[in-house]
Amino acid sequence: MIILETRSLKYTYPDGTAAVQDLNIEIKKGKKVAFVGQNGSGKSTLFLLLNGTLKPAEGEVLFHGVPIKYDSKSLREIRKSIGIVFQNSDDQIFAPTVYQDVAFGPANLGYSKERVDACVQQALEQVGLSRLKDKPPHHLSGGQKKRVAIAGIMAMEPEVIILDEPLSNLDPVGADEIMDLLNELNHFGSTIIISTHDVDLAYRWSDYVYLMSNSKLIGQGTPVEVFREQELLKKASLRQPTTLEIYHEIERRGLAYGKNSPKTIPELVNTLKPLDLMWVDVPPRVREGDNLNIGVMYGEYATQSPYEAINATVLHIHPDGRAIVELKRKGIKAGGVLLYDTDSYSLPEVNQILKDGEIVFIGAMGKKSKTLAEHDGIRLDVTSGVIDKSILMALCGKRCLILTAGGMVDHALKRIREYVEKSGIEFTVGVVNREEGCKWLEEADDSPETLKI
Ligand SMILES: Nc1ncnc2c1ncn2[C@@H]1O[C@H](COP(=O)(O)OP(=O)(O)OP(=O)(O)O)[C@@H](O)[C@H]1O
Repeated sequence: MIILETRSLKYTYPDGTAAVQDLNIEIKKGKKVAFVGQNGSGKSTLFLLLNGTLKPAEGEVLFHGVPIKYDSKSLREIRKSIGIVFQNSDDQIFAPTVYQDVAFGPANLGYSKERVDACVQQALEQVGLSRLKDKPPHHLSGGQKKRVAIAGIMAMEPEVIILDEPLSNLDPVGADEIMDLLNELNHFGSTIIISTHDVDLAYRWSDYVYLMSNSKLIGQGTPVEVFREQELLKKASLRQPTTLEIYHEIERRGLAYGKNSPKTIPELVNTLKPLDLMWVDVPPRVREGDNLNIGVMYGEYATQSPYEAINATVLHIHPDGRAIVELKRKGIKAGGVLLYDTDSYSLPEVNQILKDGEIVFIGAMGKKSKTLAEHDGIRLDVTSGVIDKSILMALCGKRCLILTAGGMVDHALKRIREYVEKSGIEFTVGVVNREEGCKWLEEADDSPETLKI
């Protein structure tokens, strides 16, 4: 379903600058969309047109198929449904305290005092600023101001959230946290639109990409479609995403396995061609054609964990008892990722899982889970890029625990499952504290004989 649409949209600033020309876009509900283009290509102007802040010179903007009207009542309705976080937070923040600033939107919508309070508390908690609620916003750092601006929009619970360069001014961990938050909002149904110069972010994060150059749209499609067009990227003064660049180098050297366009580091790792053939010692009862799971020894792990084995087929057995086996990536039984839903959190339970589950790597996603871990002295190995790092750890045979809550549990589960499906590399995935309690999903199936080499 199309939620936001423009038809032949055109805008010219009073000084004659044609900032947006003949722009036609269709944004589907519930999608994550990125507008990418060099400085001055018209992204911010377009965003201001999308929620009625600017009125087009020609063409129209449609929300749910209905053209936007520009009388003050209609505009108030539109701005409630389409929230914008500006590039420069100082353009957005003006109240004497952080709390009042975030409360401004919901109070203006006529919400009761209790509802305003609940919206503000929740938004501040999600962006990790509850403890600064009484501070004057102009005493905050650039990144903190950005979070206040985001909280102010989130508190109004808009259907569409537009963020102009959402990560400018944020440190890398803060940036990952904001992207986690946007993923969570998207998981619960919000359509998220961002502008960015960061091709790596647009490639990895978005469902759909629009490329802008000189006030016009010059390309659109899925990230894979858009970012493989070198000429188009050059025209927009952009470069290829790093993951794709590395992949093409691997491919050029004949080291790539299968044809794909990896988006994340685990996917990139998975494209490396495996060793195909190997000599191993086999016990007398093994026959040619048998399938074996061969335990792989890497360092300390090999002596401790029973989990990793590469599926192999015995091709030939030499009279001295050694055999040539063909290794297959499918069926690697690596480590596992356990997701702990901190909505029903108990420290003794977490400690028990850490002990019984042989967990060697712990991550947390979302402010709430990080704060809980910090408060209870749970050692966190990773707090940003948690899903990808856990997948990489699981691939090395480690068992990981991710503390997270709400929609991020499902988001993480989906990402990990997608990886398992796409790569054919199995590892166990589990969720604790959902209705079924603690459960390792997709637990190891009947494994053939396991050998150590
Ligand atoms: N208030 C204004 N008056 C006149 N021209 C403007 C105004 N604001 C922006 N422009 C011009 O409109 C064009 C599009 O600017 P816009 O800010 O929309 O681009 P952008 O893609 O968001 O750029 P950036 O990536 O640098 O934020 C530019 O040529 C810019 O100089």
